[in-house]
Amino acid sequence: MDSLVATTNKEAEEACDLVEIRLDLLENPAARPWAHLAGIPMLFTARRGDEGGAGDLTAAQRSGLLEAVLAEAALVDVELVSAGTGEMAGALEATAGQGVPWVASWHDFEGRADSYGKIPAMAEQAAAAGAACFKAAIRLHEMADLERLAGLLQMKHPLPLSLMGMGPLAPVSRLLCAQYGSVLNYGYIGNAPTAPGQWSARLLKEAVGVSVIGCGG
Ligand SMILES: O=C1C[C@@](O)(C(=O)O)C[C@@H](O)[C@@H]1O
Repeated sequence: MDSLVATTNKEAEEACDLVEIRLDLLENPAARPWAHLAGIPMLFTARRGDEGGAGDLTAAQRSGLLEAVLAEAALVDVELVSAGTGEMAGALEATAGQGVPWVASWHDFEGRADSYGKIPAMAEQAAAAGAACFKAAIRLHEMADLERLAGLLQMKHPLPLSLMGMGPLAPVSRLLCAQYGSVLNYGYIGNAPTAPGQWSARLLKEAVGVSVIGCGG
């Protein structure tokens, strides 16, 4: 929150193509503490508690937060699990009604060995639910996990994937995934990462900018 308020429009614009506003992390979203970033495309997220969100918000609270910002959203983020249970159906209908695309997301903070194998089916499920993109963040444990993650980007999927690692191998994974075609590569603005191992957005953009993009395809 402090980071968001302290980041100027110019700093954010230079560091990011799209700014994610984590509504679940804000003390008073109704005050629109992102208003000074007007002009930069916004992705709004109201994360579930069991996928790293703050405050254990109910589905009704998360839907309300997202519906309130649809008019200024370029994109919204809804967990694939929530889309699957139908608990966010109202928010997704409103999103479609406003023509705002959505990202289906999924997080594995433990880094379970079977997570990589589940991603193709989850991407299919996300596409069937109407998402524009499927995003997965997984905690990485060993070098082979980098290959598993980037390997997924070499497979055919029905929609674009945004993949990233978390933990000590996160920085290298995020650059590698960008190189292999991952869309939506996340960094933080200000001084507070929102996931373990995030680059600052400024550094990530600079690193991606000097990397060869489109490897393996
Ligand atoms: O889902 C994601 C990705 C993320 O968890 C990361 O690992 O950088 C950061 C979150 O804010 C975002 O919503």
